[in-house]
Amino acid sequence: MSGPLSLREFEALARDRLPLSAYDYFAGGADDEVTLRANESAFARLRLLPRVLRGNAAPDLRTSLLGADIAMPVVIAPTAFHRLADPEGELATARAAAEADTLMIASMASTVAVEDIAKAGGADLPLWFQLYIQSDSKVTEALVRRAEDAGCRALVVTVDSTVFGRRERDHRHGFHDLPEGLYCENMRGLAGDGGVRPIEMIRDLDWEHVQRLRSVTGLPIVLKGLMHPADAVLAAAHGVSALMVSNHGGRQLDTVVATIDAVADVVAAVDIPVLVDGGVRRGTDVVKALALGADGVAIGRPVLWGLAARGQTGVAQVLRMLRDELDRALALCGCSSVHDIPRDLLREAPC
Ligand SMILES: Cc1cc2nc3c(=O)[nH]c(=O)nc-3n(C[C@H](O)[C@H](O)[C@H](O)COP(=O)(O)O)c2cc1C
Ligand SMILES: CC(C)CC(=O)C(=O)O
Repeated sequence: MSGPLSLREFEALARDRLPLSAYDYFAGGADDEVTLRANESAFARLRLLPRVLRGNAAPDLRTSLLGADIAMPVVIAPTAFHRLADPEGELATARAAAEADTLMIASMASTVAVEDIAKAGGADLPLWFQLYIQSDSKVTEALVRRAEDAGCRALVVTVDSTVFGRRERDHRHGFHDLPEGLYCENMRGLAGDGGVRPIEMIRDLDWEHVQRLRSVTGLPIVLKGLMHPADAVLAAAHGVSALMVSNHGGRQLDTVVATIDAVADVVAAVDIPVLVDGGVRRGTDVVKALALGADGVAIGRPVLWGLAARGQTGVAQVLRMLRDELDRALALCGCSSVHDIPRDLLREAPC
């Protein structure tokens, strides 16, 4: 029997291997999961109108993001709890990211401490740290220092989570906490008694928090979870270095527009790099995001499926598969590189 042939087949393998509560935590979205489905289906609605007879050699997939040179404009989005998928957890993910010569964004809710993730990935792995700003600014600062000391090259501040989205699958399973023995290791030592402090979502998150963060770190700040072009303009005015158009994979506010439908307006509003995540499952999805002006895409669940199915090898295979698909799609579209993808490659499918 052949191995998985697509990212979707990795999901089927992962589902067979994971306890249902863990599978549903990874797979699920908020409320009716309208946005979860829309993220993927919006890509299918966009169709390609390729050019031919352009005589290109192998397309150039390499790119650079905030100074990090990477093999392709596909990076690893921050996702929590990798040790729910595999005992090696984020260590395996980091090794696979390094093998693929791409960039990893470590979740603040990782089940391995960020310094250990950095060690596993090695000095060449560009590692960014995702941050939920906490109500106690000293705690936020301690997390920032931890990320800096680990060698992280940017802070990715998630701004779509002023409260936790309601995921009905998790309620059904009573899945509200990590199982015995697994912890959010970046929060260790931050509770009053030196224990593991719970992660908070703060309702009063505002631009002042971004400004304060700007004043306590020299690292570039990336805002993740921003969808509106007016917020993109404000972000640039506050010294933010890059944006991630994201609806948290449909896990926060349900019925938010699909990210691929929001990205072009954000790109048009600012002069800073823009990444997009949500529903990227094929090389053609990457081409579509780039044609709309994004500088790159991030993938969340497919990494978890690779990890649950085959550990480090599975994540490496997921990244390799997407790279091969991107290479093939560019060749068939008549594009010579990831920087040469015209907007007129896209058409809306008739309803
Ligand atoms: C299981 C899971 C955990 C996640 N954890 C985080 C997190 O800790 N921080 C964060 O900013 N985003 C988190 N996200 C959102 C991802 O960074 C990303 O926006 C989303 O997964 C992209 O959609 P995709 O899964 O369709 O690729 C999580 C997503 C999933 C599926
Ligand atoms: C631990 C959570 C805050 C991780 C998260 O962002 C998510 O499950 O979507």
